[in-house]
Amino acid sequence: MPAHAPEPAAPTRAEAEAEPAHPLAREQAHLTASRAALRAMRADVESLDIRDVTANWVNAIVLQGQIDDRIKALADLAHTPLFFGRLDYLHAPGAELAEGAEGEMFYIGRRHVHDADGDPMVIDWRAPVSQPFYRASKADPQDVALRRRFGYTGGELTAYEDEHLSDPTEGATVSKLLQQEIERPRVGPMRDIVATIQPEQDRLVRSGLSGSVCVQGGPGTGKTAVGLHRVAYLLYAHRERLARTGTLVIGPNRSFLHYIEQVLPALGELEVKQATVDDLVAREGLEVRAADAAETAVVKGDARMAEVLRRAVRSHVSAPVEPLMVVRGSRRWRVPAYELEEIVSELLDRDIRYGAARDALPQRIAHTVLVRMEQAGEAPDDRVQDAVARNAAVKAAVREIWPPVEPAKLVLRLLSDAEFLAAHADGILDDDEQKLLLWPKPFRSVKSAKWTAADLVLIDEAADLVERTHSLGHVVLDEAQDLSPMQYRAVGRRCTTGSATVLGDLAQGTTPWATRSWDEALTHLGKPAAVLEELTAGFRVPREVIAYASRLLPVISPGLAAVSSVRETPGSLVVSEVVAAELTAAVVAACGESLRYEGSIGLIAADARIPELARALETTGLPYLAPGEETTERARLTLVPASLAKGLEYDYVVLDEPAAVVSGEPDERTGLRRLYVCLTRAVSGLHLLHAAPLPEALA
Ligand SMILES: Nc1ncnc2c1ncn2[C@@H]1O[C@H](COP(=O)(O)OP(=O)(O)OP(=O)(O)O)[C@@H](O)[C@H]1O
Repeated sequence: MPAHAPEPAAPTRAEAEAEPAHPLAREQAHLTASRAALRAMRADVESLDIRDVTANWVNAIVLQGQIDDRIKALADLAHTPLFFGRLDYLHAPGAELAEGAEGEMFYIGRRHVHDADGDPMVIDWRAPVSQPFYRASKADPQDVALRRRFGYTGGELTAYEDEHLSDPTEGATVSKLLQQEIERPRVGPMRDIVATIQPEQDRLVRSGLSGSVCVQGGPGTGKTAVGLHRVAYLLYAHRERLARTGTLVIGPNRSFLHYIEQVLPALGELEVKQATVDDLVAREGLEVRAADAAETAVVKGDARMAEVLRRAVRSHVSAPVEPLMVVRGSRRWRVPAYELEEIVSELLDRDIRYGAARDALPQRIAHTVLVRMEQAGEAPDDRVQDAVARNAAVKAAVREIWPPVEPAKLVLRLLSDAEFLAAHADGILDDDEQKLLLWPKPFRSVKSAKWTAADLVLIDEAADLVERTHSLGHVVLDEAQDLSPMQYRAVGRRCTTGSATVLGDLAQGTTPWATRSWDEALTHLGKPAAVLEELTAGFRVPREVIAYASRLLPVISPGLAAVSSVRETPGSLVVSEVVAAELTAAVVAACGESLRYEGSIGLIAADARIPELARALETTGLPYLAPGEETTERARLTLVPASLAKGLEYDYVVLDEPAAVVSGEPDERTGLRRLYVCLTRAVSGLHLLHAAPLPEALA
């Protein structure tokens, strides 16, 4: 693949301008023209006068909001290339594929741009005609004669790289622009990969909305990137449907969400919500004010809790013992207890939500009364049935038979009342498990209880038993390996009528309830038919570093394949042993050293080591950020507690005392998994410093 810059073949800007026939100059001219076209599109929208078309001010506000969004979406961002690729087809693609575009040459970019005649100048990367840009290969050229990738320097088009896919004499090569793009120093939040999505990633990005997908992939294989681009793709392909039903990206914590929050807006998608699982199950008035011991959290997160809760909710229904007497005018209608019982057991058998059944009960009873009236020769209509359903005696009977259930109160009782718990956990949880659940000292009220994160998940489950949870059109679940079965259920009920993209790495599971198998996880999620895919090419971590980290795999996740890095960066791994008394100073010095390079630096250390390192950085006068805070040219060093490192990345990582990272976790396997996460955050270099012996697998 001939790369046309910064090789000598590329003309200088002056040369290119003097000789417009040079391909680079022609491409630059197309960029200039496309930018002008985009500005014109924006000016068109800005000049819209809605006074004539809207009948009332509510419509006007809605319409103006849409126009403002459109203007925002049409902004020409100076540092985001308007197009990054070109495809020359051998034949003009079919009308359906080209979506109105004529001709055989297409510029591929972040968004669609057309000229004054409506002819496309840039095609959206998500359009069908763009797909071969990501998928075509020498083996399968997909009717593409030329694929051209563009390189930019500070918003200027400065290079291009060609592949003549249909030319059998040209050999396949690795893209330098891809390599450069990955190694471009990281400043600021996570960025999109729209110019360089790889074929195996593209297949996931463009897989249909109806099916759910689960992606197992080692560190840096692009799972998060794939998930976010998939959302952008689905919004493009199913805009109206998803606008109605909604999409949601779920991540492990705030700093992670903050890190990824700019990716979708950069792709023109401003509406996608982000949340942690804790956010999903948050309830007004209930705060998380305590943490569970690991063994308690494991029981609370166990899927068997769902059955305990189901039984507990349904236990509120009591068998009617008294007949019901309904007085209407001068007549009295009697419904015997056995008939009420039939209605109740029929509703229970139908297994509808507790609340829905409760709402249906008065009408069922009223219907029975109506039948009696008809048998007595009356001709009651629907209004009579409604009136009977609202009759005081009927209401009283319903309260008695099918009382309202308040989810938080129900869980409060399960965790405080040993007898109540035993009655519903019998045959499901053993005595020890029940003991783990019970509060040592029961709380009196929902308000005063010290709820934990796992308790709120239980309350969420109970709430869903009472009333169906609203389901979205698509949910992306990142770092999914860390969820408990009950958390999977909480996520699953938010996409019962939609689909899910589940992303994770079993080797990075660091919770005591981390999932052991994707099949299990998907079953809890309610998507057992989801397709399981694997990503194995690593983009973040250089070969030397990933090979070192992968020595832990046989211990932490036997059978899982190591990531094969696409990047050879000699000298990217440095391991230094120092004496204990000098560790902190050496680590701070290593940070200073790394700051000599461009890009972001992460100092990752066991949570317990953070205060000491923070003091040392302050004493040395090295300013530092907290994870999730945006790096800038001036503040490039982030001090990262090991517990928050997951999902993040830095150009250079200084890793403090691996043994402390391992011993910071409740057991060795979790500790080594945490270490594996920390070892795999670096893009260009990892400097590991230790005073204590390294874990055996790394020594
Ligand atoms: N096709 C690609 N082109 C350029 N960069 C890529 C590509 N795929 C992934 N990357 C980059 O590799 C890095 C890792 O990607 P990402 O964070 O999505 O990986 P991950 O699998 O979610 O990792 P982890 O398991 O550590 O969370 C990111 O900087 C991402 O932009």
